[in-house]
Amino acid sequence: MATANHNLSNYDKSTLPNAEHFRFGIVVSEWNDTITNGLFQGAYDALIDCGANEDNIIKWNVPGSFELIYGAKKMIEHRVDAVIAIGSVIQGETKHFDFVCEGVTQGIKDLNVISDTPVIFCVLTDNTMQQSLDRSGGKLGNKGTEAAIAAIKMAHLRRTF
Ligand SMILES: Nc1c(NC[C@H](O)[C@H](O)[C@H](O)CO)[nH]c(=O)[nH]c1=O
Ligand SMILES: CC(=O)[C@@H](O)COP(=O)(O)O
Repeated sequence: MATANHNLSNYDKSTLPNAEHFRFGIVVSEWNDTITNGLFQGAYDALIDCGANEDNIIKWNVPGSFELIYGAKKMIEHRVDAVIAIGSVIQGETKHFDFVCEGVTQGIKDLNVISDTPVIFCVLTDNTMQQSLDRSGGKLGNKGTEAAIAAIKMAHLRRTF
């Protein structure tokens, strides 16, 4: 398994663009907020560590991961260089998991196609709460950190080309 016992969230900021002049929007789902708050903290801490100014980080909450699509669309209108969409979808008893995951995946993909602002997909789609805990600041790192690094790289690409 790709992530078995590997923390994939380490980064070398000397290899990254400085984020001091970038504006970031972070849209956070309130479903499974223990997980999404951990993802947000990882993302926020990484952005600050890489030079971002706290005044240039806008955070909005939305009810669930499906609302990340609309929230990110509205965030794009606030002149940010990149948006990070943070959610945690955990399998329940029914197929609702499949539809939420597919819907938010396709919706965020569509925003990357139709808008000029990169939207980073930071939505955990896990079978269990433990899998989510492991990936939001646990033994397998923090996908929020990884999303922040992706946001910095894409913000730089957007400004450069
Ligand atoms: N079950 C989870 C949901 N479900 C709610 C949807 O995201 C959406 O808010 C609702 O269908 C109304 O449009 N959302 C999550 O983020 N995580 C879940 O595990
Ligand atoms: C991903 C979901 O919407 C899921 O948590 C809802 O649970 P259930 O499928 O048992 O209704």
